Amino acid sequence: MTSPCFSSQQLSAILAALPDPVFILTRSGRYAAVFGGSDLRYYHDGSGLVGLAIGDVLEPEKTAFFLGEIATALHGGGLHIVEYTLSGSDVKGLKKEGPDEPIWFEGRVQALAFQVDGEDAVLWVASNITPRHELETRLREQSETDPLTGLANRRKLMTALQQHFELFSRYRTPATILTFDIDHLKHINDRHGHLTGDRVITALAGVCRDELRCNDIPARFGGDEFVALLPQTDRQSAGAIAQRIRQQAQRVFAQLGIPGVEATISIGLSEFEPADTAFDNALERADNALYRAKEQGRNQVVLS
Ligand SMILES: Nc1nc2c(ncn2[C@@H]2O[C@H](COP(=O)(O)OP(=O)(O)OP(=O)(O)O)[C@@H](O)[C@H]2O)c(=O)[nH]1
Repeated sequence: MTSPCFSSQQLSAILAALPDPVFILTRSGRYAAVFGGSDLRYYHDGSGLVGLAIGDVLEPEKTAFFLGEIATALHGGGLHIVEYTLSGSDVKGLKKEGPDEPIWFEGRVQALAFQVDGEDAVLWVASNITPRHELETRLREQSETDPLTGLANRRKLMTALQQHFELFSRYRTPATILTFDIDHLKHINDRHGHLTGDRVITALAGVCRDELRCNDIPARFGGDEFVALLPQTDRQSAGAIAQRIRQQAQRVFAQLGIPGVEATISIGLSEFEPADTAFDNALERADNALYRAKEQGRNQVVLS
């Protein structure tokens, strides 16, 4: 079957009907042409950009980004794919109609085999991938979050431990690990039910949020065991923080008003050391310190 022969009028109509906007951009960042993307639920009307340069309508940092991506696509010659975010208000002079929220785009950028107005040029298809991007973000957050407490889960903590151990190995940036565990949670569960045990676990997560800094990473490691990574913190400062968490946990647990129960936590503390070959070494020391805190009577902090 031979392909149909379109008139130039029909070809123009096809280009105008392209669902996603397509830009012809020159190496210097000039909008040579804009086609398609006319559905204002997904895109702003970009037809007013033709003849302007990216630097005329975007701030310098974003301009540098787009020029860099155009150069990469021209250099590679093949299809170059890039993700970025842009809102209508980022682009000077765009008409108001169109989405209000920032849009996540997938740019599919292809070098053209001919020059446009004496310059190398690319064809840039900008697809609105906001719903997909939001879903991916939500799924990633869910996969890294403990559902009961909303804290980081073991998986996220492991990634953070690895990253901070690499920083320590390279630059000796200190970091401390606290492992803590609710004392006699089994007794609380047995006596008052699992939901009451859950309230104690959730209350401890609240203490972590209140007492730790925003760049600390508290995580529920499993069951009633929590681990917190304290970057840029030496053993001495971490010891004081651990005592504060222990005391505050005791106060907050008492406020839960569980009859006949005086809940507490035990804490083990360790820091990365030059002889460590992996973060597991420090984690194991913190675990051993926690074990000693339990053995010595609970409701205390033990430094490894
Ligand atoms: N309510 C509740 N209990 C949990 C959860 N996960 C684990 N547990 C219980 O927590 C208890 C933890 O027991 P252990 O750490 O061995 O001992 P413990 O009773 O806390 O006593 P310690 O020696 O002081 O640690 C077990 O009974 C678990 O069933 C949870 O998500 N919710």
